[in-house]
Amino acid sequence: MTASRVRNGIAKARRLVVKVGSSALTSTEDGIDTARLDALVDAVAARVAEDVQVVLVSSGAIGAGIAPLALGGRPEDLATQQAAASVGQLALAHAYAESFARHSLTVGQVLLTSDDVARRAHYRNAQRTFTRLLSLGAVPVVNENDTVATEEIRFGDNDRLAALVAHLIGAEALVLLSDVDALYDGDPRSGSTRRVDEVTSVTDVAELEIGRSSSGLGTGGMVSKLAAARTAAAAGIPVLLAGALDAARALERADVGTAFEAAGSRLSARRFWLGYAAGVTGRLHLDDGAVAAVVGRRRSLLAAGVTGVDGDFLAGDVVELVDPAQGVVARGVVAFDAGELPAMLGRTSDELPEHLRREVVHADDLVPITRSIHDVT
Ligand SMILES: Nc1ncnc2c1ncn2[C@@H]1O[C@H](COP(=O)(O)OP(=O)(O)O)[C@@H](O)[C@H]1O
Ligand SMILES: N[C@@H](CCC(=O)OP(=O)(O)O)C(=O)O
Repeated sequence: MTASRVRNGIAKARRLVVKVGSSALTSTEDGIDTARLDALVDAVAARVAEDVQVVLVSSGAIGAGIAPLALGGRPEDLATQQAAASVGQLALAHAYAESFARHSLTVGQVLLTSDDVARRAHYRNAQRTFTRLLSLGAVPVVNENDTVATEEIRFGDNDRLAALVAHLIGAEALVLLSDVDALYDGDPRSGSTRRVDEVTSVTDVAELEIGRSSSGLGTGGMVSKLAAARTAAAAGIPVLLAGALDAARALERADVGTAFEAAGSRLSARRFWLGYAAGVTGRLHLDDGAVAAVVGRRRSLLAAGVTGVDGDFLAGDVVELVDPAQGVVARGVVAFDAGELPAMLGRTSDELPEHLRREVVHADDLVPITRSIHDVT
C-alpha cells in the first residue's frame, strides 16, 4: 500500500474518534475479550501519550451481557437487548477503566441517545461535555444509551453515532475498527474478493457488493460503515476503516485498511446538525424545477415547486426535501406547519395571500444532501 495524502492526514490528526465494533471485542461464549480490549487501549494510549485527543466509541454492551445472563446468543427482542446492554455496559466500562489505568489514564463514560444530538440545545450540551473531558485529560468512552433507547429513537448503529461524535468534537479523522480488515468489493466471507485501498469518490464504491453483518454480534455491517464514512466525509472528516487487530498501525501510521477522503471542507455545526444529526418530522415533495433551484442554484424553496407534503410537522421543524424519484436531495427548516401547506402547493407568490408570501424553506436554512458514497448502499 502506498502512502497517500488522505492517509497522511489521518495519521497526523490531533483529535480523533476511534470506533470499535462488537464483533471485534466480544464473543457470545466468553463476553469481553480482554486481550483484544487491552491491545486496543494500548494503541489509543500510545496516541494520547503523543498529546493526541482521542474519543473512543465502543460497541459491545449487548455482546458483553450475553454470557453473564446466559442468553446463549444475541437477543432478538428489544427488552432483552436492553437488559443485556444494562449488564454488559457496566462490564465494558469497568474493563476500559481497568485497562486505561495501566497507562495511568482516566476514562469518562458518555452514553448518548439520539435525542442528545437530534435537538440542537442537547447537541451543544454534549459538545461541552466532550470538550471538558478532553481538556481534563480523560478519555471519553462513548456508547449508545441502549437501556433506554427504544426502536423509534435509536441511532441504530454505532458507526453513525461515531460519525456524529466526530463532527461534534471537531475531530480531524474518524477510525472505524471492525472484525474485517478493510472494505472489499464483495462480502469477504463469500469467496474471493479484492480489497479497496482508497475511496475518493462515488464511483469508487458504485460497483461494490456491500453486505450486512453476519457475525451474530455486529449490527449494521458494511452498509452502516459506508453510511458513516459518507456522513463524516461530507462534514470534512477523512475516515479509515481497518481491522481491530491492526489498531496500533491504524492509529499510528494509517497504513492499513481502507481510507476515505473527506469531501470538501468542514461544515459549520449548524449546517452539519441540520443535514445529518437533526431529527426529521416530515417530507416535502419537489418538482424538477424546484430541485434544480434548491440544489443546483442554492435558492430558497417556494410553494410553487412543492407537489406534496408528508408528516405532521410544525413551523421550525426539520424536514426532508425529496425529488420526483423519491431521493432525499436536501434537509431544511420548514417555515410553515404541515396543515398550512396543502392549500399553498404549486401556487406562485402572487397567487398567495400576503401573510403566506414567504419561502417554504429559506436558503439559509437548507442543506443539500449531495450524491455520495452513501447512495449506492
Ligand atoms: N463489501 C464488504 N467489505 C467488507 N466487509 C463486508 C462487506 N460486505 C459485508 N461485510 C461484512 O461486514 C462485517 C462488519 O460489520 P459488523 O459485523 O457490523 O462489524 P462491527 O461489529 O465492527 O460494527 C464484516 O465482518 C463483513 O463480513
Ligand atoms: N450499542 C450497541 C452496539 C450497536 C452497534 O452498532 O454495534 P456494532 O455494529 O458492533 O458497532 C452495543 O453496545 O451493544
